[in-house]
Amino acid sequence: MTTPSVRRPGPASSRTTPPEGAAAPVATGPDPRHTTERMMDFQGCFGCGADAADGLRVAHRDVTGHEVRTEFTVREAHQGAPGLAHGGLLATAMDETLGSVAWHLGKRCVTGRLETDYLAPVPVGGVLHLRGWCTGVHGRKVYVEGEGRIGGPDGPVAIRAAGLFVEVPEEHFTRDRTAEARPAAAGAEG
Ligand SMILES: CCCCCCCCCCCCCCCC(=O)SCCNC(=O)CCNC(=O)[C@H](O)C(C)(C)COP(=O)(O)OP(=O)(O)OC[C@H]1O[C@@H](n2cnc3c(N)ncnc32)[C@H](O)[C@@H]1OP(=O)(O)O
Repeated sequence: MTTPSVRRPGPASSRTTPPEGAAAPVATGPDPRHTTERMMDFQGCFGCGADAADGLRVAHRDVTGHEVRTEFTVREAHQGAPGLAHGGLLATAMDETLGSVAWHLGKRCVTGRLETDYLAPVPVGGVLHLRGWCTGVHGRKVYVEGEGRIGGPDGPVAIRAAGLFVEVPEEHFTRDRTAEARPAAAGAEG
């Protein structure tokens, strides 16, 4: 008896598929006006920063048009099950890659939605080769898809993703949010 194959429609849902009338991406490169003094040379990013001790240190390798290529070397600190990468961290590496696509379109963006499909486990010590590309732009919304392959750019696909990135004003990164982060006062309704 043959087992019917599982239908995998891919990660892109209606919320990460460009709507009718979306524009084709135009790669202009990151806009230097979008970098604040605090963000300039910031190395604390969990995704790519050199100062984030157990961070992913996703290495940005290449940009061609609106396609970005990165690499993520899975270390012991990134384990979920013994010897295997944690799925949430693979999604983070993908977030880093897809987000970078949006920035290379000259847009100051944050992740609004990220969808992932996991197709194969990624071993500790393995290198995940990630690729992201833009599928369309609609108003403030940037639609991006990507995949991660094990061992090399032509290796087996381990993860696929689709994301929606939303353009934000500079204030998104500069606003003081410390008061919002404090626990609500005891007895306060909310
Ligand atoms: C020189 C420079 C060097 C640069 C060097 C380059 C490398 C640089 C690499 C960076 C790579 C970073 C990669 C990590 C990026 C993070 O990890 S960012 C951190 C995680 N994300 C966040 O914290 C975002 C938190 N969320 C928010 O702040 C707000 O919800 C948002 C996303 C800004 C949207 O809020 P808003 O501005 O009030 O806008 P809103 O009207 O709600 O939404 C705008 C549109 O988006 C849609 N939308 C929003 N959210 C969703 C959703 N979840 N699903 C579907 N639709 C949505 C809305 O429906 C709306 O659509 P339209 O009505 O326009 O058709």
